[in-house]
Amino acid sequence: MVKLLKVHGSENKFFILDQTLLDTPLPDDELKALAINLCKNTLGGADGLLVVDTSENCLGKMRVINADGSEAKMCGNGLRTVSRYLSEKYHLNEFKVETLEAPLSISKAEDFYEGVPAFSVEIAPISFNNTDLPFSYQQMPEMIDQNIPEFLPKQKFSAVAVPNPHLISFVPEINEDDLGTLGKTLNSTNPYFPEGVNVSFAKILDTNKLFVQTYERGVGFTNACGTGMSATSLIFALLHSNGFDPTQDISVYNPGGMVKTHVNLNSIKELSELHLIGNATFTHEIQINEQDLHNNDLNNLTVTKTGEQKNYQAFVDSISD
Ligand SMILES: N[C@@H](CCC[C@H](N)C(=O)O)C(=O)O
Repeated sequence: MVKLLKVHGSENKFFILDQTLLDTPLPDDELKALAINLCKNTLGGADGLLVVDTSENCLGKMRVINADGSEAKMCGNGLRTVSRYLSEKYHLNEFKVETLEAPLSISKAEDFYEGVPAFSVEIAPISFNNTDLPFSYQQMPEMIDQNIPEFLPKQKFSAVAVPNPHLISFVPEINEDDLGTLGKTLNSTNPYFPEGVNVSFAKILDTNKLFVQTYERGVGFTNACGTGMSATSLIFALLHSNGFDPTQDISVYNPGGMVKTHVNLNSIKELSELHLIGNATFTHEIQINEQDLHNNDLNNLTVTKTGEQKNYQAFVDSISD
């Protein structure tokens, strides 16, 4: 039998599959089919499958398969949960995890609340070069706080890769209909983002306090997007210097809870440092036969609840007071 985990970071839900535990690791076509099936049907569904593999220079490697089977370069909320998994597996609190574009530094953080373990993960590399997203608009090399009337006439947009692609707009009030329509359009065949984009609308609540909502590529509306909240914090620090205190973390509220980010701005903005700190909650342990995994047959799962969700809910209740 093989153990899968159902986990979340700010209610951005995933399954974790440790390929190193299998006699025969799943090839990419099987991983893709499994991700689609797990995310659609199992235990209320999820936004993606996080695949743990061996790494030559890091404690482990994380791959991210979105709910639609596409592969992403990074996942901030997911990385916190994979970090907790590796931390408990190898009894280490500081280490690196290999991701598709970079080895990233991890450290165990103070619990967010009683029974709510938290991790701090580096978000990198950063690029504002539109070709890295990829994004094409009037041959502009980068897009920071610009009007794009074709998207929404009254809003300004910024684009950044961390390294997955993000389009960010600060608004006085979040209009979910606009976010959904724009997110769907830019993740269907379109002339601007040939590989799609994660779209976030953000509202400034106070000094170092934001609310961010994201329409994710390969997923749709999500409770929270870790790279989206990190990218939004970076743009916030760049654009709103009077609302940003660089000595403090930023609290980023989202429909699934709250995370903290830390932005160290560099005069070369691509060299700025970004960290995402938040919960890494395991909700279910699932036993599955390895052959069933290969056959994408999810009919004979043995599921045990971990009991951690009530602690996370208490944390959410404490921040809503
Ligand atoms: N939820 C994630 C991002 C997952 C990948 C994204 N959907 C993409 O395709 O880039 C996060 O927490 O960062």
